[in-house]
Amino acid sequence: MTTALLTGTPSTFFKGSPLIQCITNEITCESMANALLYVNSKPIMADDIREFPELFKQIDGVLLNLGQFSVAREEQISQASHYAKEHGKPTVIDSVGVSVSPLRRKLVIELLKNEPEVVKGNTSELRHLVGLASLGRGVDGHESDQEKEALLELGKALGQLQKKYPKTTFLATGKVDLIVVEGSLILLENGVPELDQLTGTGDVVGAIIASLLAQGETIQDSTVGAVSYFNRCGERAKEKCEEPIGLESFKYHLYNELSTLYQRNDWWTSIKGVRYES
Ligand SMILES: Nc1ncnc2c1ncn2[C@@H]1O[C@H](COP(=O)(O)OP(=O)(O)O)[C@@H](O)[C@H]1O
Ligand SMILES: Cc1ncsc1CCOP(=O)(O)O
Ligand SMILES: [Mg+2]
Repeated sequence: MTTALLTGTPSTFFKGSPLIQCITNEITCESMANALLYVNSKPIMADDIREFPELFKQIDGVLLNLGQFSVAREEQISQASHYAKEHGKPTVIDSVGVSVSPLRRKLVIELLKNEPEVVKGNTSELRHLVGLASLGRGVDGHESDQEKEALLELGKALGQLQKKYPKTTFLATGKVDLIVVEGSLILLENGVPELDQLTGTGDVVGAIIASLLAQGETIQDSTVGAVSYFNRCGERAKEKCEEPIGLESFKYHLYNELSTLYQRNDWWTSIKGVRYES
């Protein structure tokens, strides 16, 4: 199973020390910076566009998160996407809250023209992005959008979108995570429901994808690797909690796992998922 899901050598994941430029939201910014440090990466959250010409020569990967939208943030994200393209830096777009207003969807569609490696969001966000009915509220996904039929409908729609933007991989997160990569579909099944109850879990997954891309892993390995690593950390964190599970304890164990699990040379053996060829 894992040979089909990960094509490279997972023992090398998280062993580089890439510098990741993140333009993100104030709510989860610190969690994201810590999560990157915990997986051996270096975060920088630099959002003054006057620095971009110099900065983008130095960084290894880019994470652009739409969580807190503003006139200034829109300009920062657009400029960052432009410089990432110019300097060939792998880029992840997190379409957080894309259904909040048409402004966010318009920006994501515009950013697709710069061929980002990955566009992600929770399942409800990606349903909205492709024009399907979505029950997401604010930045949170809805369980109904994650049911099997809704997920397959989304997989088909993302497959169509990928025909227009073939260089971009799409990731929809939730109970089951869906990846559309090079016309093929991957479903991943690790994780625990508590991950949906902490803010910033999707944001952190986006940053870890950027980190793996920046270390030279393929788009498929970076996406599968980041989601599955994070979700395995969630599973192990839950095992360490007493019932009933206090979410602060869960969070404590989750971030401890993030900083330690990759050091074990077998973390990937418990990845659950399947890849359907196109
Ligand atoms: N019900 C669930 N069961 C297992 N894993 C989940 C569940 N909900 C979310 N996750 C995992 O938590 C992470 C964040 O996903 P999600 O909550 O969809 O993103 P966001 O925080 O952007 O809304 C992903 O790795 C996803 O697989
Ligand atoms: C609560 C909130 N509001 C704007 S961004 C944000 C955090 C979203 O984090 P995630 O996408 O990981 O749920
Ligand atoms: Mg999100």
